[in-house]
Amino acid sequence: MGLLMSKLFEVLQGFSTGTNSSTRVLMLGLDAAGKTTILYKVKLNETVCTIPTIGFNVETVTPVKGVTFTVWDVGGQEKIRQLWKYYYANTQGLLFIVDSADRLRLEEAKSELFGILQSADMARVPVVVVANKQDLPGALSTAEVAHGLGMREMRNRKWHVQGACAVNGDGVFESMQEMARLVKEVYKS
Ligand SMILES: Nc1nc2c(ncn2[C@@H]2O[C@H](COP(=O)(O)OP(=O)(O)OP(=O)(O)O)[C@@H](O)[C@H]2O)c(=O)[nH]1
Ligand SMILES: [Mg+2]
Repeated sequence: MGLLMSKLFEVLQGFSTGTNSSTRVLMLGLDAAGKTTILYKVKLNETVCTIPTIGFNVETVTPVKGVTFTVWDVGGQEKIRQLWKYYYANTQGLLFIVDSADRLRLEEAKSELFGILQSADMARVPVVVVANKQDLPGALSTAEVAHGLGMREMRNRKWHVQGACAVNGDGVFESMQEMARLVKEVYKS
């Protein structure tokens, strides 16, 4: 019981002082971009069979030694995107997942991304864009995804675009490593 209380105190203290050792990472993107697939690839190193997320999944992962992320994966269907804003508070890193083969919706993804980053809660939060589904024919390259999302239009923001294929795991750990690197850069001061 004493142990439980001290653990609870530690967690609450972390929340209030912002020194909680786990970094809060929010994972957003259009429906079917591959968010949940990525989350469980990192957590379990398995390719899980997913269904569209209504609500959220949350997992604690340690992608790099000494780094712990609490990753919030929130459903991306159009009707539930209005709920994204309730997850912004205290976010320290944004993983924005894109289906690189979904050329028709890249503009929509851009508009959602810029909408998210306009929020005061998301000021300074570094962004790793995961250009997912690189295995599909006709997938845009990481440079094309970066261009299509208008990443160079971003001001006062650290960002990186990482190509990935969540089903075989290519680029997934690299995305987390980039997130760890950017989080360290932004919050070291
Ligand atoms: N070919 C291919 N398919 C992928 C890849 N990543 C995910 N998928 C598939 O894309 C579909 C959607 O993946 P999810 O992970 O459920 O997508 P999501 O972003 O969580 O979608 P919502 O929960 O609706 O927001 C699934 O059938 C996945 O197996 C990839 O890199 N390549
Ligand atoms: Mg999902």
